[in-house]
Amino acid sequence: MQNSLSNNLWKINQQLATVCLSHPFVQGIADGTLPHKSFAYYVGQDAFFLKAFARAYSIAAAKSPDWKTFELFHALAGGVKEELQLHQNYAAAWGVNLETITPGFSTRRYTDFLLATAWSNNIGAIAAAMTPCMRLYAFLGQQLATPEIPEHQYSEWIRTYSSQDFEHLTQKLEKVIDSYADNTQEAESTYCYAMLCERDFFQAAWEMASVNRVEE
Ligand SMILES: Cc1ncc(CO)c(N)n1
Repeated sequence: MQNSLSNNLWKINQQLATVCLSHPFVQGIADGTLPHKSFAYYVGQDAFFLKAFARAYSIAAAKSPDWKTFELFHALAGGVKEELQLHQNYAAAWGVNLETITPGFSTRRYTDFLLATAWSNNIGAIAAAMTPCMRLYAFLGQQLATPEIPEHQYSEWIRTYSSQDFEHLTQKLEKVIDSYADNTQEAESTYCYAMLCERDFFQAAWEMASVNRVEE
């Protein structure tokens, strides 16, 4: 919806969305040239991230004032479980052991923020913290799938996030913002903080390709 709070929050963060789209990590996925080392690190970190993300959805489910919203968050957590299955497949293909992942700095900062928000806020604020993750990836997926999904080693990533399923889940979460979040400075800064975490998540994975970081 054009004038909705969720749409306004997204529009305010257009510049950050563009920064993510043109980030060398994302462009490397777009044209298939992203170094394996970088993608392998990302897959491991993302599996850790997604587990926290699913837990945050479940906390939101428990806090939901009505059953319909409970079911929605439960379904969203189910969507993350499917995404994690995809990561299991990637991990097997890319030689990453998901059982022994330790979170890097940017990963931990993002998951700590999400879980702290989930435990201490209402579902409107929780949705404001969690929507950038969905809307940004839907945006990136759809951009990278235009005019068509390229065929290379990262096609599956683009297919997942450009899918109608992912767009639908994103819109459902945005509706929670529109129904339950207050249009405040806090909602805006929460949304923006998550966008910054997203950018740094790509940056950390990108640096993996060139620098030997302590997390390695
Ligand atoms: C860090 C991050 N943000 C968003 C998504 C999309 O679910 C993801 N898999 N990982």
